[in-house]
Amino acid sequence: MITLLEARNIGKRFGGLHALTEVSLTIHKGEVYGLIGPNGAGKTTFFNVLTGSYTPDGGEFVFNGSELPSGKPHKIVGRGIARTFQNIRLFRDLTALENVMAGHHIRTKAGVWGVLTQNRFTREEERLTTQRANELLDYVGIGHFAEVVSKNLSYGDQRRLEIARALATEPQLLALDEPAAGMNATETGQLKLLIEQIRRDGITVMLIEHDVKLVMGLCDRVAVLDFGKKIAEDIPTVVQKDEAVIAAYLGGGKHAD
Ligand SMILES: Nc1ncnc2c1ncn2[C@@H]1O[C@H](COP(=O)(O)OP(=O)(O)OP(=O)(O)O)[C@@H](O)[C@H]1O
Repeated sequence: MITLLEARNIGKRFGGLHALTEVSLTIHKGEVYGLIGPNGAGKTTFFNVLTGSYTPDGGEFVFNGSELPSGKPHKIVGRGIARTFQNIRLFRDLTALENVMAGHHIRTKAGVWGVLTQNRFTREEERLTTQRANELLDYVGIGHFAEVVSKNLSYGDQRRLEIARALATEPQLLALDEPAAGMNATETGQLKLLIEQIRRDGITVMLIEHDVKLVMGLCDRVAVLDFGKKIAEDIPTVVQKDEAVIAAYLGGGKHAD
C-alpha cells in the first residue's frame, strides 16, 4: 500500500474549544476513506486545516512524501487536493460549464496577460478547458445542464457540479464534505456509483458523511472523531461494532435500540 496523505498530530483550537486534538491518520492511494462522528466532532475543521482554510495549531500534513504548506488553499489545490463544501459554494450566477472551467484554470498556463491579449496560445488553452469542462459535466451526469445557471440547478445537481469543479483541478485526493446531504435515495445511489467511478479512475477519496449506509457501503476504512479526538479507525464492519463508537456516534446504550 502506498501512503498518499499522513496527518500527524493535528491540533486546532477556537479559543478554549479544542476542535481537534492530536489527530493522526494515514490515507492510502486509491482508497475511499470515511471520516465520521457526531455533530461538532471536528470533521469539517479537519477538512479546513487540511485544505488550508485554517492554520492548525499543531501537527503537520505530509502529502506524497512532502509536507503541505499550512493556511494556503491555492497552493494545496496545486499540490493535488481538491474539496467540496458542506454548504455548497458555487459561483451561483455562472453556468455549470463556467463553474467547472473556473476550477480548471488553476492548471492552465496562460497568465493574466494571455487572457487580456487573447493570443493564439490562450485561445487554444480556452478551447481545451471548455472541452475538459464539458467532459467532466458528462462524467458527473449533468452534461445536459452545461448552459444552466448553477443557482437554478436542483440541490443534488449542484452537489454533482461541485464535484465536477473539484475534479477540474486534477486532484489526487478528493475531499467531499457531506456530498449526500439533501439528496433523496435515488440521488444518493447515483452518487455512490459516481464516487466508485472516481476511485476506479485513480483518485483517492476522503469523505465526511452522515449517511451511515453510504459510508458503510462505500468506504474501505473509516475514522471516527468524537470531541476532536480520533476514537476509532478500521474497516466499516469493525468500526460499526466498536463500543466507543456506538457510545459516541449512536448516542450510547441509553438510546440504542
Ligand atoms: N470558525 C470557528 N470558530 C469557532 N468555533 C468553531 C469554528 N469552526 C468550528 N467550530 C467549533 O468546532 C467544533 C467542531 O466543528 P466542526 O464543524 O468541525 O464539526 P463537524 O464534526 O464537522 O460537525 P457537523 O457534523 O455538525 O458538521 C464545534 O464545536 C464547532 O462549533
